[in-house]
Order: sequence, then C-alpha cells, then structure tokens
Amino acid sequence: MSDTAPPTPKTSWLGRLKSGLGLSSSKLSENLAVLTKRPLDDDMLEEIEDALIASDLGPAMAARITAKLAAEKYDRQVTDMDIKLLVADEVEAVMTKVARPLDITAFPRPHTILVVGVNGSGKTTTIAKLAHLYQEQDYRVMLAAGDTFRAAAIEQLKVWGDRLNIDVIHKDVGGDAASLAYDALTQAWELGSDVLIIDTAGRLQNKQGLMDELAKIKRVLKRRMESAPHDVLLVLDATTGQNALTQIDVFKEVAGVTGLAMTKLDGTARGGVLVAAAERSGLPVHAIGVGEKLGDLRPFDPRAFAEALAGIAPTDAKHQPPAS
Ligand SMILES: Nc1nc2c(ncn2[C@@H]2O[C@H](COP(=O)(O)OP(=O)(O)OP(=O)(O)O)[C@@H](O)[C@H]2O)c(=O)[nH]1
Repeated sequence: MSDTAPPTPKTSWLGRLKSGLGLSSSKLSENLAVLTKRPLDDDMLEEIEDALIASDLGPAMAARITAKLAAEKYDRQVTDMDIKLLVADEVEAVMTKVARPLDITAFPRPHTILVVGVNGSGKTTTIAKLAHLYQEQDYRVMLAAGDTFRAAAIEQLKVWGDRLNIDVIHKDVGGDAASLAYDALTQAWELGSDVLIIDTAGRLQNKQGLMDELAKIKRVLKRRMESAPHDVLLVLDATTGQNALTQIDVFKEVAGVTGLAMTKLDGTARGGVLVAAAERSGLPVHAIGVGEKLGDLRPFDPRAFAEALAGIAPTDAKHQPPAS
C-alpha cells in the first residue's frame, strides 16, 4: 500500500471490485468453459458441481446450485451464462445474510475493535483502511500497536498513524500487549475518541500463548469498559484459500471472533473462499479488501460481490455499496 491520496470516487468502486475479483471470475469461467455443449444430463451436472467446487465456493453451495440447475434445466441446453447467473443469485442469497458493515455508532464510546489474524494476512493495512474510512465519516480515531512482539509491526502502524494524522499508542518491543490495550482505551476515552482499533500479534505457532494473550487483552479492556471490545474482527487473506477456513475455527476458539474482513481478493483466483467461509462460520462479513490503497476497503455489498465473482455485468447502478 503506498498512498494517502484522496479516496477514489465511489462511482468506480464497482469497476475496482470487478477487476479485483477478475482472477476469481476468470477461473470460474475457465472451469465452466470446458463443459460439453449438450443438453443437461447427470454427467454434466457432476462436471458442473466439480467446476464450482474447484472455484472454492464450498461443497454446500456447489450442491445447491447444481440442484437448482437440474430442477430448471434438465434435458435442456444450458449456457455458461445460465450457470453464472445462478451462481450470482446463490452467492448473493448467502452473502446477504452475513453482509453487515461494522456498526460503530452505538454508545458508550470509544467503540473498541480488536483486530486479530495471522501475520501477513493484512491486519495492519486493514486497520489503516478502516481508520481512513472512519476519518472520512468525521469520527475521531485512535490506534493501538498491540503486536508488541515485532518491531516492524509497531513501526508499520506508526507510519500509518503519521500518514493519517492519527495517534498510535505503542510500547517498546516485548511490552505487555494487555497493558498497552488498557492504556490505549484509557487515553481514547480521556481524549473523547469515537473509535479505538487495536492491532494484535498473530502467532499461530503458539496457540496457547496466543489464546492467553488475547484473553488477557479482553479481560483488561473489560475492566476499563464493561462492553469492550465491541468487535473482534478476524482479518483473512483470500490467497490462502481453504486455509482461511481453518483460521476461522482457530481464531473463533482463541479470540471469540465476532466478524470477518477478507483481504487480497484482487490477487487471487480463490475469491470464492469468502462464500465458503461465510456459509460455514455464519459470521458477519464486515469488509473486503481489493487492493493495497486506502480506498480499497469497503463495507461488503453482496450483489456487487456476487456479480463480480460470477463475472457478469452489474445489472443495476443501485447495487453500489452503502456510503455509510
Ligand atoms: N493486493 C492486496 N494486498 C493487500 C491487501 N491488504 C493488504 N495487502 C498487502 O499485504 C501485505 C501484508 O499486509 P499487512 O497489513 O502488513 O499484514 P499484517 O497482517 O499486518 O502482517 P504483519 O505486519 O506481518 O503482521 C502488505 O504488503 C499489504 O500491502 C489487499 O486487499 N490487496
């Protein structure tokens, strides 16, 4: 991520989403293109189901789409577009249930968001993008560099804080993450911040250590403010494909995740994994990342995502995401 240029106008959001998910939609197109052009029969249904599974959409969704196709088109000619339209509708139906922007409007404030995820998943970048989004909405934002294990993680957040002109509460490497979180919440409260976003370490190698640390952070935050943390946001990297599903299971257990953000949907053909992740976990999807720039994170819009993933043209301008 490299700039702090003003956000790209909202009119181009659909275009960026489409080009971001281009790799995923071309993979689906390729998988479907090999299907024989003949009336729909059992063999072809099986091939279609395999093609959908190969697109990371998950077995449950693949089975549902094929069942619908069988009900509507058995013995009749089907085109790639018939299947893509069904994929888009089915993806939209699943994702509508889970699409929910983070609601930071409630009191008491500061609304405290604990951000968790494995190293490299895009946590720091997502924190900067969220901070920028809230700044645009005139919220006062504070950040806390809670990955106290790695100097680079602290530095990276400080760099973002400087660029965005946002206070970043930090300690030296090796400092206690829970006491940092407590200090940050105290300062955010005293300074009248609306939102506090806390970064955390993502060392999955030491699951017990990670669990203890995250539990302690949550405990001390509660001591300062009973309702905090208000959200525990898990950041997932779409390029890890099905591994993202395992990460959800682990972080649900160690951190009590309340919602998901998925990054790097622009750099992978595995965008379908967000659908499998949402369907399997039932967790709300708060945002997706389709690039490294500050404006490349938006509240999740199910129809726009479904169309971009299926590789069909947006049907209607009203499918722009809410400006919220
Ligand atoms: N293409 C693309 N790159 C992204 C996106 N989100 C983050 N990145 C990049 O992914 C890399 C890792 O992101 P970070 O934000 O540093 O990830 P992190 O989880 O904080 O990683 P650590 O600092 O190692 O803990 C960086 O080079 C980011 O610019 C995205 O949506 N799309």
